[in-house]
Amino acid sequence: MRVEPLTDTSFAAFGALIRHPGGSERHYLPAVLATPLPDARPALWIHPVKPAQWPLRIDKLERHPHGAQSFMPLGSGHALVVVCGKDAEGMPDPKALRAFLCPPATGFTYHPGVWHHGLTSIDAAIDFVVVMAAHGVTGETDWFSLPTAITIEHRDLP
Ligand SMILES: NC(=O)N[C@@H](O)C(=O)O
Repeated sequence: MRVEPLTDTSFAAFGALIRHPGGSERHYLPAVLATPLPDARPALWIHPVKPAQWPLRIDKLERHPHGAQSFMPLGSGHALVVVCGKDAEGMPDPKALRAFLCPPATGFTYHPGVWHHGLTSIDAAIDFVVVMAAHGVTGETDWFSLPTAITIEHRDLP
């Protein structure tokens, strides 16, 4: 499947990009802690992201219905962000799978409930700071196995 450049517009249905627009003003990121739960609190951890083994096999998706989840790289390198649109029942629609190439020094936020594949990198292992609106009870993550795995080849990159 084709891998698209990650831009504010192309990713808008799934989340938002994290990068400073320039200047010295604070640039708040309201999407980062979006949650439908009044008692959610921010959780933060470091997520080591492994480089993709090509072809990359996409067979399992996850979502976090109760809070947004954001990733900000601690190093440089390109990450591969794979998300999936939903069917009428809110489950992943394999025809709506999208893959994006995240440029270096750019983070991103998944909106609450967005189906996504575990983050992989293109170049080398990258540590990401993860911030998630969490409430610490069960149901933080839903999993879905795709009926047919989808593969991404290195040649599919933009
Ligand atoms: N996306 C990813 O790599 N993992 C996260 O969704 C997570 O919950 O750790």
